[in-house]
Amino acid sequence: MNLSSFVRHSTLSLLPPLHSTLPSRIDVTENNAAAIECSNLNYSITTRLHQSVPILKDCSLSVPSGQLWMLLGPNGCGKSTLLKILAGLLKPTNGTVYVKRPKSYVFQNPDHQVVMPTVESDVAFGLGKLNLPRDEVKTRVSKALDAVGMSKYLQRPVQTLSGGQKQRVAIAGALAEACKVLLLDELTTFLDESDQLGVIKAVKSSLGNSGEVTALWVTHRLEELEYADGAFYMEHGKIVMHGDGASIMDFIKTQQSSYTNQINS
Ligand SMILES: Nc1ncnc2c1ncn2[C@@H]1O[C@H](COP(=O)(O)OP(=O)(O)OP(=O)(O)O)[C@@H](O)[C@H]1O
Repeated sequence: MNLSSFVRHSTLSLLPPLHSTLPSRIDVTENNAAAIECSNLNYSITTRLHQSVPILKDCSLSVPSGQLWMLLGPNGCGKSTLLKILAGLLKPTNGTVYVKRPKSYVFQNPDHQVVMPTVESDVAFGLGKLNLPRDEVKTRVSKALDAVGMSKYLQRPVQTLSGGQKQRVAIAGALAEACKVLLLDELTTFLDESDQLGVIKAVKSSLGNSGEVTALWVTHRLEELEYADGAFYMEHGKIVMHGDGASIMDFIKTQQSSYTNQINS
């Protein structure tokens, strides 16, 4: 199940559903080449003392349709905040955002979104609102599970799945709803190496070759860059670099060694 379905049935109901009811409150310019695009995005919070604290500063990014891009940066630099703005869960202070729809936000902790008793019922859950014929639901569930390599788990109780398998079921839920954009927030944080690899491969395979599905993946793990078509690196609320995975990896390693040298000097 993805967030758009879940929020209506959980303690997270303060959050708005993602697909259908997002207000068109932000300037939106359709750009066929990009599935995700934002420009000069700022986000500030106001403290109890009525001071404005900037969290995001002039962030601009563009992710081409059909690609997997990653968003990296140190703790607290603003990655999740940016992703939540793209998902429509937070409203930017100013700037423009375009994200192709339907879009889906998948949480870091799989237990927050895989909640139905079986894999089949969980993936099908979000389709309830679409009033589809039974056969269509079955076909969509089966295709989505196939895309994430979970077909043989159809009847499995969800509580018997590993963390990585639950993440793949959550992604399948989004795919079953024909999501065009997956916004994935540190999915592999709680996973061991094999589950981590399984989830990345599932995302890659769900993108397929059609160019229809696009993903933005927030991560701390440098080794995951190998699977990215491109990446953004953030610091202190700003996107300071973007490029292919290898150049972002080199950039981060250089940053890390310069911090280490500073500490040791
Ligand atoms: N509602 C809020 N009130 C106060 N500060 C906030 C709020 N939301 C975010 N922040 C602050 O904004 C900054 C960015 O937070 P965010 O969660 O986006 O960072 P992140 O890069 O995703 O961090 P991490 O890698 O640790 O998950 C942090 O300093 C955080 O404490």
